[in-house]
Formats: sequence, structure tokens, C-alpha cells
Amino acid sequence: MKVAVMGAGAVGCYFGAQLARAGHEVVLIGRPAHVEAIMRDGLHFESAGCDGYIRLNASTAPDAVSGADLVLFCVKSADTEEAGRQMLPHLASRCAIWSLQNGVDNADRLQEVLGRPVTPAVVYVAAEMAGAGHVLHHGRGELVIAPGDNNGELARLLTEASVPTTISDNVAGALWAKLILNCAYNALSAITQLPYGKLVSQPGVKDVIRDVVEECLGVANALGIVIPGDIWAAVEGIATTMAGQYSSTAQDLARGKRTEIDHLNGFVVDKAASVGLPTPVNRTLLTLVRLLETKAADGR
Ligand SMILES: NC(=O)C1=CN([C@@H]2O[C@H](COP(=O)(O)OP(=O)(O)OC[C@H]3O[C@@H](n4cnc5c(N)ncnc54)[C@H](OP(=O)(O)O)[C@@H]3O)[C@@H](O)[C@H]2O)C=CC1
Ligand SMILES: CC(C)(CO)C(=O)C(=O)O
Repeated sequence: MKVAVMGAGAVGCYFGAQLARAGHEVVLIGRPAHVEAIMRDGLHFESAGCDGYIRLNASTAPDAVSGADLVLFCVKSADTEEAGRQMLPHLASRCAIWSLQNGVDNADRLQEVLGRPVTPAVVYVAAEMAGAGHVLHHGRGELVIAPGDNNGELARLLTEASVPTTISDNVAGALWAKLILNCAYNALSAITQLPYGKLVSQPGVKDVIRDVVEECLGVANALGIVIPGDIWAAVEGIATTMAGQYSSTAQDLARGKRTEIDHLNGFVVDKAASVGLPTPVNRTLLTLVRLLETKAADGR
């Protein structure tokens, strides 16, 4: 299978590496610093029990999606439209496009730009870029996708490539379940620059998390979204299974990058307003992260 990864960051490099290791032809499309390092040395891939270099293709040019059977779309939520527009003229008609992004509306927004179906994928992985062309994997690495043309066969190929991929007929609920985890942890970890284990051990934090989750569940319920599984167990599980992890929002803030907060707590606050529900705790976290973004942008 020929796979193009749009957005050679933590998620794109992790999943691209797994597919390349399984023998698929992978090209990573990303920024010059990563692309240069990967073309020179290979992708530096660090994970439990594995630290080495993987040879694969990398390019800064969006036309590298040409001829791909599958595009894994892995840019941050704010970059969805622009990256979509860049690859649009080069997509083969048979190519499947999967959005591996947090937030619940990226696949719909990308579909709007491309004018063709995009499969939303819920991503459970903890990864970060530790330097140019260097992906550091902290754990997990599975996908939940929506049904779609050929998705059964693609899910089988990914699962064989050590990317366990399941198809859900309630992917909207699965995306919301992940959104709720992000709303619960990302902003708190970002504001305090603490990892999840330390965070929840501080007085009052579990109460704030409970308030955030209750607000999110109220909004989901008002929108008719059915959250699969035991969401409270999933929320609690993050602090134990990813105790040492800093949220992607914390990492973005620490690097002076724009965060995805508008697509996380901000999305819930907007949806709540549309159904007339108050979300004071989500709104407070959203505002605090936005203030920190502004402070970082001002350089003080
Ligand atoms: N990291 C994680 O553990 C997890 C992340 N996610 C989600 O996955 C998605 C991707 O996250 P992550 O991999 O961490 O993000 P990263 O910022 O590490 O990776 C995205 C990369 O894509 C690059 N990029 C953006 N636009 C373009 C473009 N038009 N052409 C080429 N490259 C581009 C970015 O460059 P630049 O920074 O210069 O814009 C960046 O290097 C997000 O929605 C995130 O929330 C989900 C689960 C876990
Ligand atoms: C699940 C979680 C919270 C793991 O870090 C994540 O998706 C993120 O950091 O954005």
C-alpha cells in the first residue's frame, strides 16, 4: 500500500513509522527541518524497547500525496483547511483519506474543502517530536474509525502493521468520548505545565475534572450524542495509564505554538451556547489557555 502522511509531526511520524516498518511505502509530508533530517538520517523512532532509524520518504511538497492509496491527515486542527487545500489537486480518485486529529469536526471540515468523503479516526496514542525528524512514543497507538468504502480492508492492513484499528458505527460518540478526555485534562495540564499523574494528586483537581466532564456530557446529551463505554472510567484511566504525559496543549504552550483549545473546550462552549446550556468551568479553562497563548505570542 502507498501511504502519504500529511503533517509529519508526532502522530503522523508514529503511524507512518509503524506502516513503513510493516513494509508499506510511506511518504511523510512536513516542515523542512523534519524532512531534511528524515531524508538525511531516516526517521529517528524511539519507543519502549526500540531506538533506531527508519528509512522512509519525506517531502515538503503537498504533491507527494500523488498516487497514494491512503492519506493519513495529521495536522493540528487550525491547519485543517489550509493543508486540505494544498493536497486537493494531487489526490488520486481512489485514495482513502483518514483524519487522525483531536476534536470532533476536523473530518467534516476537511470533507468540505476536498468535496469527497473523509473518514474520521479517533486517535489513542501518546507521542511527541523530541527534535528534528525524531519521534518519541510514550504509549498506546490504536485507532477507531467510521465505516466507509474499503475501510474494512484498510483497517485489517493497519492492524497487521501493529496499528490496532477498529470500525465503529458510533464514531461520533467515540470522537466525543475523546473530546471529553481532552477537555478534562489538556487545559489543566497546559495551565499548570504538570503531567496527568501529578495533576490529579493535587487537591481539588479531580473535582474540577468532574465538573468539566459533567458539563460536556450535558452538551453531548442535548445534541443527541451517545457516548460509548464507561466515560468516567476512561477519564480516570488517563491519569494512571499516561501518568507521566503532558497534554498536547501543554506541549504547544511550552513551545510557544498556538494550541487546539478552540477545538476542544472552545468547541464545547460554542455547542453549549447553541443549545442554551451554561459551561462555566469549560469557559474558564478556555479563557485561561487563550490568555497564556496571548502572553506567549507577546513574548512575556
Ligand atoms: N501527540 C499526541 O500524542 C496526540 C495528538 N493527537 C492529535 O493529532 C493531531 C496531530 O497532532 P501532533 O502530531 O501532536 O501535532 P504536531 O504539531 O506534532 O504535528 C503536525 C505537523 O504538521 C505540520 N504541518 C501543519 N500544516 C502543514 C502543511 N500544510 N504542510 C506540511 N506540514 C504541515 C506542523 O508544522 P508546524 O508546527 O510548523 O505548523 C507539524 O510539524 C492533532 O489534532 C492532535 O490533537 C491525538 C492524540 C494524541
Ligand atoms: C489523550 C491525551 C489527553 C493524551 O495526552 C491527548 O489526546 C492530548 O494530549 O491531546
